[in-house]
Amino acid sequence: MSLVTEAPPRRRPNAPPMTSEQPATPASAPKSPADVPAIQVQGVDFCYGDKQVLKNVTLDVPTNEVVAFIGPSGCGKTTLLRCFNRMNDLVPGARVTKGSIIIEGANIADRSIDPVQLRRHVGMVFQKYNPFPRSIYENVAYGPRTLGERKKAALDEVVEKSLRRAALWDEVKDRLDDIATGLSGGQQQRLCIARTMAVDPEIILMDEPCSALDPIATSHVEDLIMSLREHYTIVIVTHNMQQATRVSDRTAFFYLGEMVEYDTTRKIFENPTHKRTLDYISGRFG
Ligand SMILES: Nc1ncnc2c1ncn2[C@@H]1O[C@H](COP(=O)(O)OP(=O)(O)OP(=O)(O)O)[C@@H](O)[C@H]1O
Repeated sequence: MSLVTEAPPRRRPNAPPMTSEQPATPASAPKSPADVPAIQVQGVDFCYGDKQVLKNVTLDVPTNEVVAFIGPSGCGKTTLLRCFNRMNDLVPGARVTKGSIIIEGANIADRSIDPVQLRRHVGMVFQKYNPFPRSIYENVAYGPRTLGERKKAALDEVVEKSLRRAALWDEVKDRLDDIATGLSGGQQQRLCIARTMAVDPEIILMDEPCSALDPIATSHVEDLIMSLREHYTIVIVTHNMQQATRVSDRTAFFYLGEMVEYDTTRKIFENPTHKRTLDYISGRFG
């Protein structure tokens, strides 16, 4: 069964398949064009039971960019984010009722897509940092170990690489066996980002990743987000307008389940097309 439904795959050559079957694209296949978006949302409606919370949303998330979702509480930002790794599958009655979401060239609703594999490709960082009550090392090694990596040297390597990418290595390298929950809040959130990166995703979803952090820890995580775009495509939900302007390349503004406007972050914040966007970013509601 083909992984590809509507566009050529845009994946790292060594990325594991999202299907539970063999990869559809042979290793020798030509590389896909760089301009294929990492995520394509095409006319998506979404409902919790009878309640429709997303209406005809269409947007592309370009590869290796940071895209921010903004909008007043309850407008559907988190719901859309959670569609990208099918986390909403876990909510009874929750479903996409129209449209499609294409990731790396595959329609993620396709029966051949394994949600567990999908979540390896599309990692998630939550609002409240949630390390396991185990050592710093074990938190990062957990994912690769679950995927079958048993060699100590390989695990050591992935732990160091992930902690370095999360800009945490220098702060924890001498205490990797300490319990993770003893770190500061900002360090715990960066540890959770390292844990996400340890299974080598291509896309990282962040749901208000700094809302539980103080300004200094927030600034560390924002610096990290900006540095990560070199390796990952990132979608971030934020209520913090300054944060959206600092970290994102593009911003989508949502209101009552509709995407009102999507453009470069500079355009959205300096010269939005829609009055409702202007009213929101200037604090007139929300
Ligand atoms: N599990 C659920 N069951 C039923 N309705 C839900 C569920 N989760 C969210 N909703 C509803 O869907 C709508 C969109 O919620 P969502 O969390 O996506 O909005 P949001 O824009 O992320 O809000 P916030 O900024 O407050 O996090 C809201 O009306 C919310 O009450």
